[in-house]
Amino acid sequence: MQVLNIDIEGAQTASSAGRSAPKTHPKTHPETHPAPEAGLSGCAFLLGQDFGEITKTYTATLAQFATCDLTQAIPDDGHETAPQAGRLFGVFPFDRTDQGHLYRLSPKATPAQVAADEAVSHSLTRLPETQGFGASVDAVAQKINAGDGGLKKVVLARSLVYDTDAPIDPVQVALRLSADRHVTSYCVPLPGESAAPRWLVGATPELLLSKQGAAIRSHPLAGSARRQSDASADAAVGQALLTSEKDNIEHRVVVEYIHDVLTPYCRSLKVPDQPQLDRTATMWHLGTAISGVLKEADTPVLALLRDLHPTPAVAGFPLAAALAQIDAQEPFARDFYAGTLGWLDGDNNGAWHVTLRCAVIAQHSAQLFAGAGIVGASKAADEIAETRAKFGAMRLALGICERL
Ligand SMILES: C=C(O[C@H]1C=CC=C(C(=O)O)[C@@H]1O)C(=O)O
Repeated sequence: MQVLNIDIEGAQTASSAGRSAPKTHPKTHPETHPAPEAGLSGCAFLLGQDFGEITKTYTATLAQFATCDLTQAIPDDGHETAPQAGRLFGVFPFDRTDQGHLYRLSPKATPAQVAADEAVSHSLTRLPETQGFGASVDAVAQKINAGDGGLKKVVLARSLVYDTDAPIDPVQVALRLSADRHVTSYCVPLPGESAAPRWLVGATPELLLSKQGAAIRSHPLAGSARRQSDASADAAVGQALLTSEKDNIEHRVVVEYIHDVLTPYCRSLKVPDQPQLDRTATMWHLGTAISGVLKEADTPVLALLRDLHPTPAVAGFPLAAALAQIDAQEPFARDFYAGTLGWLDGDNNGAWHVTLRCAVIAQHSAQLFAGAGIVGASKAADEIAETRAKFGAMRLALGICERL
């Protein structure tokens, strides 16, 4: 096993906020191209109930971390009672060949929540324009129907960039998002070239993988519908989702993929035949509660993540063909959107979520991301509406309320 020698304070060099800029995929190797210090020490970090200040940043790819001996990096504060004692927190991008970060935290009391301004003044850029996204959906659905390259599913995303008059407080946005008890909210500083960090802020409903001893769990989501304010209309929309053939196809692809990746690691693996209905405050989803027992309890959680990420809940199937479509159709870099974030400890345990329903916030701008799984039966108008609904929670937390 490789010894951890990638102790680089905030090493990401080539990342940008995405925007209309060329797609940038930093692929610098940490040992050959050490990057400048990005000064994340002292920055706030929030994941669910855990809040703290960053004291150290380690940077490498998921595959590199998965084969590193992380014992020197994991804080030896087992005597502490704070939930984050003895843990490293981390975030990895969508592209598994790009670098992610593991952070050590010093615990802090969570700040008080402040309400969003009701009408934040802003300008909006859509990437791509709504019609362009619809055209991509149609083009990909056609390829799937033609059986092109065995393509079964592609998750296509679009992005909204808001430039605001007033500065945005990323921690406050995350705290507002945490009012929904069905999601895990987060606020993660990202190293970059400028003095002020960019922040990845969001509230994810999807558990990629948790591991405690030999016990593992995954709760993939795929198949979505917007929640309704009227209770009976809301229940009807949920039931329609549960029986929708198109959404069940979209969902099954993800469940089968996770089953196939985890099976070689497991002594037993329970995968329900049918999905259940899961909810957030704004969305219904099809979800499947997968649980298993590992053959080897000391399998590092990062080794499992390295093999799982990205699942067809955010990429598609088969993976290489889906990634090629994403690259061809999306006019922005996903960077950390649709990646994974979570924590690990010295006993190889951890809990990692899919980085969804998020924005990259930099002072006066917020770039939001939302995607939808495309299968042969997908219709452009429905996928536009689904992604619009998925932007809802973040727009509300930012105080941006006009209809899209
Ligand atoms: C890709 C996203 O959602 C995924 C998770 C839940 C439901 C999904 C869907 O119905 O397409 C997506 O697979 C996103 O929110 O950006």
